[in-house]
Amino acid sequence: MAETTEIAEITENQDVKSTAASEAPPTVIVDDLHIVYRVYGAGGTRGNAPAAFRRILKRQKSPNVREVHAIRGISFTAHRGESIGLIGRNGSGKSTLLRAIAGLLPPTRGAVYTDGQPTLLGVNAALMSDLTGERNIILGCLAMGMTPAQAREHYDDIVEFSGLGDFIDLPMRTYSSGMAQRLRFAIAAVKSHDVLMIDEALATGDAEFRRRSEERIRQLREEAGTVFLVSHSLDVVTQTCTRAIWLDKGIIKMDGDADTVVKAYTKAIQAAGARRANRRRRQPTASE
Ligand SMILES: Nc1ncnc2c1ncn2[C@@H]1O[C@H](COP(=O)(O)OP(=O)(O)OP(=O)(O)O)[C@@H](O)[C@H]1O
Repeated sequence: MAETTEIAEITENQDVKSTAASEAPPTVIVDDLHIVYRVYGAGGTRGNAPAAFRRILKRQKSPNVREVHAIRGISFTAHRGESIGLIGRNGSGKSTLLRAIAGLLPPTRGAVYTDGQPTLLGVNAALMSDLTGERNIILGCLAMGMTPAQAREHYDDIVEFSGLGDFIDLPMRTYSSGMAQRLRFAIAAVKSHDVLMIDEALATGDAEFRRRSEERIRQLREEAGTVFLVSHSLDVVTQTCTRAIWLDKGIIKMDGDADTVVKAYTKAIQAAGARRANRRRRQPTASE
């Protein structure tokens, strides 16, 4: 049965594979995880009510449902103090894996065990576009479990970290996507997290903001949390992460120290590029 559970609930001798040679206590255990999306209305005819009713009676699937098997049996263990970069091509399953660890997507098969509350900081983090940056800071702090007094205490630090200046008084819908992302990161980063997950947050900031974010991620790691970072910027991964997991079509292609995995991934991309170029060269053109 699929589940998302606290680590304390699993028995000590459970057989869960880990490639990280870490002695630190585990914070996240992903055990043979499968995530299947069901896409309704995917092609075909729209059908009609009697046909749908017959299908329900016969317990048949709708012919218009397509299944996307995004994560195909992933297992790993993350430890306290690790900063793990998730890398891989578009559609390889990075965001899906983060959302599953955050408990936002129920496993179709397998399980995710977490120690403490994971926080997902992503493009869709729940801030309100009609509210000002100022109101959103308070909202975000309360959503992370702070009291109103604690939220007020952290307010100035968040504004300063975000670097938004006077924009903080304007509604968030007036922000560029980079500015909104900076605010989200600034809110999430003010607190120590057991497990902090960042989906491409650093890609949108300018160089100075990126430097501050990288520094903060290092501190968060030192504060004994675990950080997951999805990024297409391989430089950010090697500079910020101690470990990298390379996903390919929903499975783990490689898991190890960040430099080694990024090097192998870069080599594979270059080799694939060279193969494509060769194929193009071998294809006769219309004029030949
Ligand atoms: N809500 C959804 N419904 C159906 N399929 C989805 C959904 N979200 C993602 N997918 C599919 O799941 C697979 C993995 O997607 P995911 O977004 O996790 O990949 P990713 O590695 O984060 O990609 P990118 O680097 O482009 O952000 C893809 O085939 C994608 O089409």
